[in-house]
Amino acid sequence: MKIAFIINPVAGRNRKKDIVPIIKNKFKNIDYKYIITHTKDIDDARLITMKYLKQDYKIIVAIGGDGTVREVASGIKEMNKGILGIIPMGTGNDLARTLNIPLSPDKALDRILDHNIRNINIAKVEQNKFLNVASIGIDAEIVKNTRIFKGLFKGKLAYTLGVLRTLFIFKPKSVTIKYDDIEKNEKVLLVAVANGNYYGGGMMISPNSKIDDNQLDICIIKNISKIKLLFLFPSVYNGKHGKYKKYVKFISANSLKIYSKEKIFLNVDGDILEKKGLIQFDLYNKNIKVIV
Ligand SMILES: Nc1ncnc2c1ncn2[C@@H]1O[C@H](COP(=O)(O)OP(=O)(O)OP(=O)(O)O)[C@@H](O)[C@H]1O
Repeated sequence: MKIAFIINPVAGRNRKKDIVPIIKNKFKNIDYKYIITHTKDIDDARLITMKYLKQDYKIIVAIGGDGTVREVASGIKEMNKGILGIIPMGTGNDLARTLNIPLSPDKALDRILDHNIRNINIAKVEQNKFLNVASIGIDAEIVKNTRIFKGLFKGKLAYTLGVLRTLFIFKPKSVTIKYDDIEKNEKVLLVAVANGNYYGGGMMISPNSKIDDNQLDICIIKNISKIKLLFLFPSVYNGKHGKYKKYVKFISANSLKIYSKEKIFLNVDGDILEKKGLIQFDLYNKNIKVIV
């Protein structure tokens, strides 16, 4: 068995120093061929993945956050072979949470060696694939506004300022939502289209999602006052926001279309795109094998 470990040295909060000795120690008495590489830039993990798959490495382990996992997964999809492994060392690690992969690197490495494989869905919005969640509305704007402050302040402060700025300037979105034979005009706070359960570093936006059920799970939160939002927002962390039945609706569908006359921000697993008009969400026609 040949395993490649790809470490993103800039992911998370500086824990990666410790992982190389952990890997070396674990493999002392195991007869696997393995290689450890560090990424040097954005998208490097995808290119390295493809290089090792060409050299017949079978398992490619992403060591980093959801961005690193997504790049390794893209390489695997492009080559149409290989198994994804995850050692969560990012900031959010939302896919690892959905898959119940331990957040401790040592325990996550044991899972890789246990080799228990799950076939999971890949979702897409337009041409962009995602494993966790794509969304429009206040959450996408928080991601966008947090980026503005990230250059100036560290982690939590940048996020807090991003939330405050968003609360101050956010306007509800008037959109048309279409799924199955249903078409609705709604004024929404957000629409989250989920493949996994979590986004934003542990917010359980879609508690009912199953990542291998060939369905998208959609959470629609209607426009509510900012005071009510202050009560609802904390409940998303433990997936209890469904109790606010008047404002929160969950749907399962194979695909979903959102139409917006105005320009809106679209969050795709933490990347922000600007969109206007029709946005289509689907499942990608192939799954990916992941060690869980
Ligand atoms: N050597 C590098 N230098 C700069 N950026 C890199 C490097 N290697 C990878 N990246 C980029 O770092 C970004 C962040 O990585 P990642 O998402 O894994 O970590 P994170 O943001 O801390 O975690 P999460 O997404 O789980 O919150 C990715 O977009 C990736 O392309």
